[in-house]
Amino acid sequence: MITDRVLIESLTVYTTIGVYDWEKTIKQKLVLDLEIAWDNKPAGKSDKVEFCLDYFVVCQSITSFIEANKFELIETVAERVAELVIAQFSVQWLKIKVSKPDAIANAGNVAVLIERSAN
Ligand SMILES: Nc1nc2c(c(=O)[nH]1)N=C([C@H](O)[C@@H](O)CO)CN2
Repeated sequence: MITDRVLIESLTVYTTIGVYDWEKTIKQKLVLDLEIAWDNKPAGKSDKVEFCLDYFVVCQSITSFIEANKFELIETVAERVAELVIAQFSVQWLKIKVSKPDAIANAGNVAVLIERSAN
């Protein structure tokens, strides 16, 4: 079992997201936090980028995917991003929080949190 993690915090992306008609013509802010299981020892021992989970590439991939698509629910964003990261980077397990911080005027934040495994 992998106990090491790569963390991505407060990844901010603007996209078309929402259930209501008025939301389908604008872009809104989503903020993602990811906890990704990855054995960091080979990278740490060798100092070679090819052994690490490159958070730069992961962030680019997630951002491009979300920006290029439209969604109704933040649950869908979480599920699709989990599928993408597991498939594209051979990840065994991850946890993703997707926040829509401007959705509710009198709430500091709303979010969903999911954990998914490769199998
Ligand atoms: N669990 C969820 N509830 C709601 C969502 C959502 O994505 N997940 N979305 C909306 C609307 O789009 C809302 O953000 C508009 O303020 C309502 N409930």
